[in-house]
Amino acid sequence: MNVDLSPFDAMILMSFGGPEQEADVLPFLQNVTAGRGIPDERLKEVGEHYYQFGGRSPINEQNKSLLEALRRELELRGITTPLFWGNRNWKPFLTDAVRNEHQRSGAQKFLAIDTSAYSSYSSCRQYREDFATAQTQLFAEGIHVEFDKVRQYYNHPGFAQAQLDCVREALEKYRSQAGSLNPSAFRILYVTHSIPSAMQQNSERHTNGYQAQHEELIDWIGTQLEPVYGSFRSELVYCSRSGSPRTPWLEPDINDRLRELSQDGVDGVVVVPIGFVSDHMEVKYDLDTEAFQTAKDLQMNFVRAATVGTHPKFVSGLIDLALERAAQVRNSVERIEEAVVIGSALSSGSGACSRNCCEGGRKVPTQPNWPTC
Ligand SMILES: CC1=C(CCC(=O)O)c2cc3nc(cc4[nH]c(cc5[nH]c(cc1n2)c(C)c5CCC(=O)O)c(CCC(=O)O)c4C)C(CCC(=O)O)=C3C
Ligand SMILES: [Fe+2]
Repeated sequence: MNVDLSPFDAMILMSFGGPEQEADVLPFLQNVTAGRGIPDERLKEVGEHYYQFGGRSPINEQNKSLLEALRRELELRGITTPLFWGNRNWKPFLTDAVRNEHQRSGAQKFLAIDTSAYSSYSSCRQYREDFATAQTQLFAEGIHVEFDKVRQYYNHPGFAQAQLDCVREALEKYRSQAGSLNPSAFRILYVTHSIPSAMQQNSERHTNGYQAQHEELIDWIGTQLEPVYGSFRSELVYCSRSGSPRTPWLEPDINDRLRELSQDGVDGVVVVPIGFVSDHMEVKYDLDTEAFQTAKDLQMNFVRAATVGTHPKFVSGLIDLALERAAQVRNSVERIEEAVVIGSALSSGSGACSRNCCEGGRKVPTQPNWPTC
């Protein structure tokens, strides 16, 4: 098996970051929203979600577990490239983590595995902007580093298979809780983070786009379930809208949709947080707390599927993605055989995603800039 991660000297698990205690909540939210025009009202509201959980987001513990699982997988495969952890919005910050690793081992070329499966500014390009910022900051200190990252992996077999297992498990849980899986009275609601419609449009310029990527994976899961379960009605819905109410975002919101479905005679849902790789605050608050309550008020059954978390297929898929990226870079090609479960020509995309992906109006530097396209 190919276990060569060259030319990369080190790997980073790159994530969003979250507060650890009450005192972190405001500075964290300020980092997240710097210069983005999120109304104060919304910030106060989101702050409350964190305070309800003692000011502590679940995301950091989740990332620590993923880091450990990835390290075990590397060890199993005999890969000695070091792996560490850096965030966009909270400690350990990317720049600090990279500086440490550079000072420890002299590493210069870093490959990031990020915790976002789909294309959009927030989930892809912004990570590349973070790399450019870190590169500039460290350059000023006399440290030369370069970054790259794995492609968006919504259609990679590791992520897709792990996601499928989570849905199957939730269907079984629903069956035992509700007594049956009556297809006419029941829906699978796949949930992802809402984004502004403009961000959706930008995501479509160089990839098949945020929404279509979710839909492809949902269709694929449907075809996998069919032989055992027959066909279910499933839908993509959204959570965690923010921004000004006047700005259009992707809809419907899960709570609105639950109310409509209840009126149509649907008496239960399996909620699959397909847009989140682990139990983030959105999952704990927007789904397990808020949407759960909405369903309860409507007297609907509600089962929430697990997130992929540290599912072995997901973990091993992430290492496959890192190896795939290293092979592409060694061969100076943007697309060599990307393992996918869904066959659209536009589906795979480290190439499509590497330079211009998901850009909006602002011209902000990103890392890397492919010389070839
Ligand atoms: C697509 C997407 C993902 C999924 C991809 C990925 O995982 O990367 C994601 C993840 C996350 N978003 C998170 C938290 C927040 N996101 C915010 C704001 C926003 N998110 C957006 C999009 C996304 N966000 C957008 C378009 C905004 C508007 C402002 C802006 O353009 O930036 C705000 C500000 C307040 C608010 O507006 O809600 C907060 C606090 C956390 C941490 C949770 C925890 O602590 O467990 C995580 C993992
Ligand atoms: Fe977010």
